[in-house]
Amino acid sequence: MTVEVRGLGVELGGRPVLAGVSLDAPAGSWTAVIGPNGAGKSTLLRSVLGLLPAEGEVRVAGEDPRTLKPRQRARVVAYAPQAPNLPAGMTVFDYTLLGRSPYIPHLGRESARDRAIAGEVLERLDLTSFADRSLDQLSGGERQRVVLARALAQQTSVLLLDEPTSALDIGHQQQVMELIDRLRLSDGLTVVTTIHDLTLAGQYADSLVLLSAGRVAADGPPGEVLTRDAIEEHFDARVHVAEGPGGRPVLSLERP
Ligand SMILES: Nc1ncnc2c1ncn2[C@@H]1O[C@H](COP(=O)(O)OP(=O)(O)OP(=O)(O)O)[C@@H](O)[C@H]1O
Repeated sequence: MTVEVRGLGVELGGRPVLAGVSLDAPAGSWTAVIGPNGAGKSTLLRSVLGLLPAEGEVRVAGEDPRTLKPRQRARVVAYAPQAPNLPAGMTVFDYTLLGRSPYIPHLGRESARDRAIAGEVLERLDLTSFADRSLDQLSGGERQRVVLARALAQQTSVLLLDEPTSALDIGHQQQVMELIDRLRLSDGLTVVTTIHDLTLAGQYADSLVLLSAGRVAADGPPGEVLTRDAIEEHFDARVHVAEGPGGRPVLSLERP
């Protein structure tokens, strides 16, 4: 397994937020972590990275990221947080180039290759025309793609993405999901993403993990996890589940 989590438990503010969470993501797979607001999805990603204290076992590409120095960790796993603090005044290009910092020697400068990688990533995300724009002059969706650009510039074999499409229009949602999928297929990337759009999750992920109140309520292929009953029980929503392309589930809301 490239990402392996066993019995993960996290307490925040004296309250258990995750308990007994396990997850297995084989090399080259796409796992989507779904669940209602407050279920613990972001906490799961952050504790896998070691950004929060957690009990239990975590292995990412054979290493426990919690024991690695930030620079070492950034060569193993890239993380795109949901709402990062972006340094005001920095350009889109320079921010993307930060993704190359784990490869730049201390007191050294970025190489021509680092700049070329940053440029390529921006091009793939439709951001070339924004390269010289300051981060505080972007729309929410543009900002979200820039955060993904920085993560992709790290060129790690594992990507952890927190809600990568939440601020994107439908065209950019498709573009970002397709890009991640192409990278997964061409470079064997292992992707773990939280995502609210259940149909999108079902279209792209091999496997879903449904978190509810800090525990794994269900996991497995999209067709097994995205059932009408499970959505009603854990999201308190009435949906119709139809069979979509490739037999994958497509959900639509049913008005009561
Ligand atoms: N620093 C903190 N101290 C106390 N409780 C916290 C802290 N951070 C998060 N929580 C709580 O932990 C729970 C899980 O939060 P988390 O952000 O992981 O949920 P989520 O599933 O990602 O939610 P959403 O879908 O709304 O983004 C929530 O109930 C939240 O209020």
